[in-house]
Amino acid sequence: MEKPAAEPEYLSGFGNHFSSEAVKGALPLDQNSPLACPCGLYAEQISGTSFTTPRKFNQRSWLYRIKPSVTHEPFHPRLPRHERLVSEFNESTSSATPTQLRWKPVDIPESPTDFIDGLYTICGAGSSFTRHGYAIHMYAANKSMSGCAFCNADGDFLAVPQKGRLSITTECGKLVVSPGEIVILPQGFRFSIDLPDGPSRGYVAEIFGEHFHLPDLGPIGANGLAAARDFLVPTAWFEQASHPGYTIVQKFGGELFTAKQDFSPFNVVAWHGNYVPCKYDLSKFCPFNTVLIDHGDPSINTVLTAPSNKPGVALLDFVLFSPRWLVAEHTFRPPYYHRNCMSEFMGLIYGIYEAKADGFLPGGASLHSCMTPHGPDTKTYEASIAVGENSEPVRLRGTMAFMFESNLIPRVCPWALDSPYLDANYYQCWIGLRSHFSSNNRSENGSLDVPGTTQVLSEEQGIECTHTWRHVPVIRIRIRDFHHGRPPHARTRAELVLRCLGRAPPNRYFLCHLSDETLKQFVSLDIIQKVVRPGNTPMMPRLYLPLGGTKIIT
Ligand SMILES: O=C(O)Cc1cc(O)ccc1O
Ligand SMILES: [Fe+2]
Repeated sequence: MEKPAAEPEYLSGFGNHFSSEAVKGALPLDQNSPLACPCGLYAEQISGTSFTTPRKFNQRSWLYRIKPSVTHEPFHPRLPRHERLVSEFNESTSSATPTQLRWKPVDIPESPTDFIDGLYTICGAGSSFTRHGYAIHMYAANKSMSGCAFCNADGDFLAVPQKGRLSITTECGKLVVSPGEIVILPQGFRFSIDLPDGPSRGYVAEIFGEHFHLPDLGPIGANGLAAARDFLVPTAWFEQASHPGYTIVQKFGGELFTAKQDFSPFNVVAWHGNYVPCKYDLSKFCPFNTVLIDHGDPSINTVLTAPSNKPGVALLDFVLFSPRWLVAEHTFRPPYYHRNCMSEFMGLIYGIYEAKADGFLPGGASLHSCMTPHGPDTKTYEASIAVGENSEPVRLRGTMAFMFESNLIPRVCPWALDSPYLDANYYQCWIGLRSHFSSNNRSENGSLDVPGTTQVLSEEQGIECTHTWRHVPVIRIRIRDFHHGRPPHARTRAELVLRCLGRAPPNRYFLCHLSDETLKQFVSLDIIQKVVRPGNTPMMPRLYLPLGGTKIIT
């Protein structure tokens, strides 16, 4: 059941000092803590950094509320225990594995499950107690939180809804966050999440002891990537009615505690400061990329970064793979094969990710830890090579993938490793990658490009299927150069052995000019991948032949 969630009003900016009042005059103007605050409110500070953090990084807000947040009964462990939240990653909570991991999207639970109960940790590193590290969680829920607010004492949440909107009431006001948007819920803020669309699913990165910043732009200049003004911050909103039995659920060291109070924690009538929740619409991201050759490192797509204490090394980057033009020439356009000293957790909000033709589904996830090799699957590799040198600019549409990338090596929670959604065959997506090596491949671009004076000739019209190699037909083609109908030039005779993958996209192309008759032979053998009759070569059609594993026998 889809309920409209009215868009609240927002303030705009990232890292600003904001002010908001739901009642005119409720915000003290000349000082933070007057003896008597306007409207009889209590002043309360929430610090997001130590008091002495340098001004440039210091974050705090002042909340003016009907009753201070301390007005509650003692905390007790929440029962039954939440079994799947972790904030300290060690041998007793999680394990280390270099294996490439991928998960299918989880089903939405059938039993009533709110955001708190639907949240579960996948992996992480470090500890919320030592204020260094992170946790990556996912959630699947179907029910709004009711009569309770969540407060995370451990770290900041960056939530990425993939299915269903989150209608979030915070102490600073309301945010409605749709799939395709992200939300930051800083450490210590109380919030309650309604699910106006019912079934909801998404990802959460939690960082300990740090906050997200906009990345420096370096040589990009003053504009580009995520713009500060596209971040939206709530405006003050409060509820006054008494609320007996209201529960604060506090995550503290990965454990949940509850405390009762008789009023809503959303009783902040006015506030000001730079420590605030905010949301960001990922479609506003202004991507930069290569415009000539090669594939840029994904750091160019950093939306937000949480630094470590080493310059240029992130505790956790939030990196986006959004719709854009791919224009690089003479370039393998998908992500390169790589091993990274950083660790990469990926999620897909919608569409298809450019490195995975199959198996990486919206709502699913993958984890490639420190130095674990990964890259495009076989299908993606073959399809990219099949496009060949003359690839036109391509518009990537309808896709939104992201990466949480960290310097700290994640340990994985047992339920994530034992999950029925774990894709046990993930490694298979690379197993089909075959050798294209040829020591005789003399052309500088790795393909043999024979100009228009070559024709396929042989006793058997040039083609002979001699045997198979690993279930792939090996086709023998005799090629002789000829010059405008004159007899073949004896010295340049060559015989190629081509390995063809049936209908699968070929990896390399041999370009030659053929008569229509020879062409028909190739078509009937089903090895033609692409035939082009360019307008400027009226004489003969061009035939692109797969040239994987070519051996030239002279
Ligand atoms: O592994 C991935 O798919 C993420 C990624 C994308 C890219 O374009 C380059 C490097 C990289 O790690
Ligand atoms: Fe990667």
